[in-house]
Amino acid sequence: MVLRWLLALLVVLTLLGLLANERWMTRRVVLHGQGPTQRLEVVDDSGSGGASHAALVSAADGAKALRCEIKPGFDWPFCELQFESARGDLDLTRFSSLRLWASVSGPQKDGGPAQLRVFLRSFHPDYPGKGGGEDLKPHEVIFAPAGLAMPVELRLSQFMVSSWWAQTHPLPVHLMGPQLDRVRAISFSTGGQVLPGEHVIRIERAELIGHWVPPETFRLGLVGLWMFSLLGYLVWESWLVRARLRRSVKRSQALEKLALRDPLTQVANREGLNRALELLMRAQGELIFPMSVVFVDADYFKRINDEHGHEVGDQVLTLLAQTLRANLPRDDLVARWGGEEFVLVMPQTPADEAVAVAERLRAVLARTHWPAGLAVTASWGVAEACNEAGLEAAMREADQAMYRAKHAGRDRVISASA
Ligand SMILES: Nc1nc2c(ncn2[C@@H]2O[C@H](COP(=O)(O)OP(=O)(O)OP(=O)(O)O)[C@@H](O)[C@H]2O)c(=O)[nH]1
Repeated sequence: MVLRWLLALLVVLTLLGLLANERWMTRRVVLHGQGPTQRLEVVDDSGSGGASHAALVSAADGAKALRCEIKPGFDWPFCELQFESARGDLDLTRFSSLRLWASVSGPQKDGGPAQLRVFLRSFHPDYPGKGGGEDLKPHEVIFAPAGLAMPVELRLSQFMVSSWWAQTHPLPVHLMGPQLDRVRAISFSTGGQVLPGEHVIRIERAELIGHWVPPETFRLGLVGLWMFSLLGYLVWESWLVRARLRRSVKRSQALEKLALRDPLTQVANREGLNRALELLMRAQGELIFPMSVVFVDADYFKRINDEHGHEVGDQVLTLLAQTLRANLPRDDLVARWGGEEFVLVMPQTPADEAVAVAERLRAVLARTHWPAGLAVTASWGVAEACNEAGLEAAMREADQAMYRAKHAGRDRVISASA
């Protein structure tokens, strides 16, 4: 559920981010050509051999208009309105487009609509030349504004280095392409097909549009965010699965322990004894033989229950089990076979040694302080198994020997082989 919410949040954040990056996280510089930051220049071909004359016409609405009288007799007549930064070169790589509200008029050679040439002139100390304005590398776009919906959005990637300039300014390969990191002037110029006569260039508004974070970088960042989120999710999920697995293993181990142990006496039950024997066999194989089995049954236990109550009976059983456990070597197994009957399994122990152990235990019981001042004894039956196949028979024989001990008067150890 949480994951679904996080996913939805990530989707919403991505969409909002894309929208914000497109709409609001933008930078904008208006080309107004005045104040302490910008200058506006009027340029015509009179400086390069022509006779055209350009003049700035003030417009009440803040638009900049250039009236230009193109004169005949010069090969490349032009007039232009040039915006310059008064605070050093502009880094236009931080912008993506030039938004323009413009109109032009004037007679053209082909009789078509008047064209506007837009130049981005950039500086580099390695550009060849005499160090004059003509040594700025021009990047140009030419179009006819008439009939276009304003504003026109000119993407800066559309600006190409003017071929006429490239021909007269041979450059090293690394400087040949567009370079917009040091733009010194942005010019709006008459087209290349002008006829003599009056031409007007009117720039109502021009603005450079950029993004705080370039859209490609922003999208790359979003892809990275998704990748990291996905990676985080995978790590989190695998951790979760492992934790769940650990918990369930612990739980099943705890359940298994419960299932293999007698809850009253805390020694193994029959199932626990079988499992322990399996493990012993697996670990040591035939080395555990000869193995002795001892059946131990408390004497007259019913009487204890009847005379002192079930609770005392429980206490006696618990103490009996604990006494057996505490007085056996570590590898020997103790299990409650049922009721007041217990089984001892002694690996690598022949029957005569098991009888000796049983006798020792019998003596321990005699010394034990039992609840309600009772004197508790038990009957013991011992049998030996030489190999795995003989184990079941040994169990049976030990049980029978224990019954023989009962019939012989209880509180004694009897070996099946005796
Ligand atoms: N308090 C208590 N009594 C139990 C438990 N399990 C079995 N018993 C009792 O143990 C008694 C066993 O009685 P019997 O099988 O007649 O054997 P006994 O009285 O010990 O006589 P012998 O075995 O012949 O010496 C029965 O009364 C059972 O109710 C237990 O968990 N707690």
